[in-house]
Amino acid sequence: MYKINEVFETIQGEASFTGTPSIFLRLQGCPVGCSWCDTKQTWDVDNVYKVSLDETVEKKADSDHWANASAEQILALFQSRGYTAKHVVITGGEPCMFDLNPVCNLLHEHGFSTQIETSGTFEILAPEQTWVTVSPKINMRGGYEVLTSTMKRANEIKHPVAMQKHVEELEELFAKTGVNPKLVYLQPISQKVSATKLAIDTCIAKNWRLSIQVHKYLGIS
Ligand SMILES: C[S@@+](CC[C@H](N)C(=O)[O-])C[C@H]1O[C@@H](n2cnc3c(N)ncnc32)[C@H](O)[C@@H]1O
Ligand SMILES: Nc1nc2[nH]cc(C(=O)O)c2c(=O)[nH]1
Ligand code: SF4
Ligand SMILES: [Mg+2]
Repeated sequence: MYKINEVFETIQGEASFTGTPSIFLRLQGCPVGCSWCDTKQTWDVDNVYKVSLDETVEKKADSDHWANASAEQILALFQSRGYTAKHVVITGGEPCMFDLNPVCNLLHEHGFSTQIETSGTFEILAPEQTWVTVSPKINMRGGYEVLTSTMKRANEIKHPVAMQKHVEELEELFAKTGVNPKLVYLQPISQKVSATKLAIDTCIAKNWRLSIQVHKYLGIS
């Protein structure tokens, strides 16, 4: 069973798949503790907030309500909602606290492509074809470490930045893990002007890429 915070169809607003119509599957639970996390409502799994799957799909605002669903129920939900997107982004919370093989395999069998958004602090249990976006979380409050195995598995790295220190920590992580990723995105934290300037200047200096959270500028989910 997966713990579902919300399901919605929108445009992927971050990194390589920006602009791609996507179904977002947001899973509940994350112990990593990033102070600037934009989805804090997914951190705790409280039984008081357990609801039916329909109630997690029909959310009008962020909430810590969640529902249990199997891979089959998730597929049936996508089909019954009449979604047209064929790309599924599994995010959270921290989705890699779950074994994502069953849901990804089932979705692949039904013609969907899959992508995972992860902090890199849990082993990734997902098929080869799944696109993995690792957003490595360094020195966060929860005390979790980025695993070398997740850095190696990543198809792209997407690093939120607001200070020069964040850039240095990323380069130290590359050196420590011996991973030299082909696709590195910097994502300004919370659309701040100074963070955006830092990201632009660093991307040009290092020939990395810029990921702005397009959905936030558009005011869509
Ligand atoms: C909310 S996280 C959920 C998935 C997973 N826990 C992770 O951190 O990758 C999804 C993406 O949003 C990024 N993110 C979270 N809060 C942000 C913020 N305030 N500004 C920019 N990016 C943010 C994360 O780094 C991650 O790339
Ligand atoms: N449009 C849109 N694109 C996104 N890309 C990553 C997201 C996330 O919360 O993981 C996200 C999100 O919440 N909305
Ligand atoms: S790892 Fe992801 S979901 Fe967890 S606190 Fe950090 S940004 Fe938020
Ligand atoms: Mg988001």
